[in-house]
Amino acid sequence: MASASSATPDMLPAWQTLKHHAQALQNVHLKTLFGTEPSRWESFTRQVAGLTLDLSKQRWDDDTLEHLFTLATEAGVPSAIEALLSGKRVNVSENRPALHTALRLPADATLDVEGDDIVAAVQESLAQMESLVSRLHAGQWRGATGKPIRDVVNLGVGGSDLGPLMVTHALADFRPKGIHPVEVHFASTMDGSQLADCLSRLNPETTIFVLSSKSFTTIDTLSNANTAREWLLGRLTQHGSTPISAEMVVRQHFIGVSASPDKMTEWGITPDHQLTFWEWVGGRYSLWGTIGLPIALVVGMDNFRELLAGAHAMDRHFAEAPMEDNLPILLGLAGIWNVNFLDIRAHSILPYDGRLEYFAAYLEQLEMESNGKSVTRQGQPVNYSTCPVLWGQLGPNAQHAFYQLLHQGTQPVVCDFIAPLKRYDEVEDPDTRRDLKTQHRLSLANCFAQSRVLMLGDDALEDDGPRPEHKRYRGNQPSTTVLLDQLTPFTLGALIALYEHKVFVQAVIWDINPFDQWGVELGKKIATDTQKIIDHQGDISLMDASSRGLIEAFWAAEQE
Ligand SMILES: O=P(O)(O)OC[C@H]1O[C@](O)(CO)[C@@H](O)[C@@H]1O
Repeated sequence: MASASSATPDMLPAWQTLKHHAQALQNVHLKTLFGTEPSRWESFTRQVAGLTLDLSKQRWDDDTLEHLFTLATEAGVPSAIEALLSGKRVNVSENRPALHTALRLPADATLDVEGDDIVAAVQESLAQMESLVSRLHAGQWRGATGKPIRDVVNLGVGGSDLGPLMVTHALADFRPKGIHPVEVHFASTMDGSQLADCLSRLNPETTIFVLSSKSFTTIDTLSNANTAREWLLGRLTQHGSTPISAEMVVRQHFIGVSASPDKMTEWGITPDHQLTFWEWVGGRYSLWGTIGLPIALVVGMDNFRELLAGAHAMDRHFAEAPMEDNLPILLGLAGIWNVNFLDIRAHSILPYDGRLEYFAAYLEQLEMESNGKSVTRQGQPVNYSTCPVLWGQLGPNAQHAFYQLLHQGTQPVVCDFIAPLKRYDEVEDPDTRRDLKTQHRLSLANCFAQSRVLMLGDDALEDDGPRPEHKRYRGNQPSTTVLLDQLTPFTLGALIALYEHKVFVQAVIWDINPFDQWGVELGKKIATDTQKIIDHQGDISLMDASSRGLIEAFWAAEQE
C-alpha cells in the first residue's frame, strides 16, 4: 500500500529474498524444524488481550520471520497502520477513511478526522442504541396492540447479518439476568425461507423487525422487509374491534439501522426508531456500532462495551507493539508466507467451541470480500496471489466431514485452530460442571491432536510400523492455534480485531484496497436484468443457451 516507490510487492528486495529462502525451506518437513529447534513454542508464540497466538507450527524459521519483517517495512506496513487508525482516506477507490476502530475508542478519547471529533458522534449513536435496548429490556416497548415486545428479527445480509449473528451466538451465555426476555432471530436470505420460518413461529403482536442495511438499497433485505411489513399489516390492522392504522403498525414494529437516514424515512421508519452510522464504516466492519444492536439486545450494553474494549485493546497493541510481538502483523505475515512463497492457497478456520459456530462464515466475508482482489490500489493487475480460499466449520464436526482432505488430500491447506482454555466454571450444578469440563478436555485434546498430526503425519505415532499407503499420513501441513483464556465479550472483541488487522496487513503488502467490494456489483446488475426476463419483460433470445434453458425450466415449472 504505502510502498515508497512504484514497485509492486513482488519487486521489493525482501520479496526476492523470501523467494530464495522459500526454495531452501521448501523441502524441509515441519517435523524437522521441530527437531532442530526445540524452543519453537517460545520463539513463535505471543500473547495479548487474553489471546495466545501460537505460530510455531508454521513452516518457517527465525530467518523467514526476519525477511518477512523486512518485507512489511519495505511495503510500508507501519505507516499504513498509522494512516488507518488516524482516519486517512485509506479506502482509495471510494475516497474515504475506514474507521471501524473509531467505533471502539473509549468515550474520553478524541479523534480529529478532517476537522471533526468523531468520538463524540460515535458515543451519541451508542447512547441512542442504549436507549432502545433499555426500553426493550424493561418491557416498555409495546407493539401496536399494546403488548410488550418479546421477539426481535434482524433483517440484514452480509456485514449487516454475519457479525451480529456470529457474536450473539458466541456470547449467548452472557445474557443479563432479571430483564424482560427478548429473543433475537436472524433472517438474511432473499428467497424468504428464513423469514418464513420466523413468521410461522412468531406472534405479530409481540414481534419487531430491525432493518439493518448500511446502504438501505440491498434487495435481499428490502424484500424481506416488505414481506414482514405485509405480514404485520395483514394481522394487526384488523385486530379485534379497534382499527389500527398502518402507520402505527410500521411505527411500533420497525427499527432501522443505516448510513442513509433519508432512505429509512422514505421506507416509513419513524426518525426516533432510526439508528445511524457513517459511510466510513465498512459493512463487514460494522458490528461495533449500531449494526451491533442485536448483540446489545442479547448481551446487554455493559457486555457490548466489553466487546468494544477488547477490540480497542487489540487496536492499541496493533498501533504500538513492535513487529516482532505484534499479533496481527505476525498473523498477516504467516498468511503472506503461505500464499506467496509456499503456494498454499486454501485456508481453513476450525474453532473448537460450539459457541463459535458462525465464526468461519463471518471470516469468509471479512477476508475474502476484503482481499479477494486482483488489481492494485493504483488499478494495475497483480501478478501474484492474494486472498486464499477460506472456509471453515466447527473443528469437532469438521473432523467427521472434511479433515480427510486435510490429512490425506493432494491440496496443501493451512488451518487456524481456535479454542478457549477455560470453560464451564459458571455451571452451578457440580455434577454437570464436572461432566462438561470433561467434554472440554476432550475437545482440547482433539484440537491439539489434529494440529500435531497435521504437522508430524505418521511420526505422531510412537510405533510407526509398516502400513499400507492408504493408512499413511504425510503431515507437513502448517497451522496456527489461537487460544482464548476464556471466551468473553472482551476476548471475542480482541479476536475479531486481530483478524480485521491481519486482513489489513496483508492488503498493505499485496498493495490492494481491502475496503471496497466492486466484485459483487456486476452480479447485482445482471440479476436485475435477469429478473425482467423471468417476469416476461425482456428479450430472452439475447441470453446464452444455458441461462435461456434455466429460465425456460422455471417457466415450465410455473405452468405445472
Ligand atoms: O448493509 P447493506 O448495505 O445492506 O449491505 C449488505 C452487504 O452487501 C455488500 O455490500 C455486498 O453486496 C456487503 O459488503 C455488505 O455487507
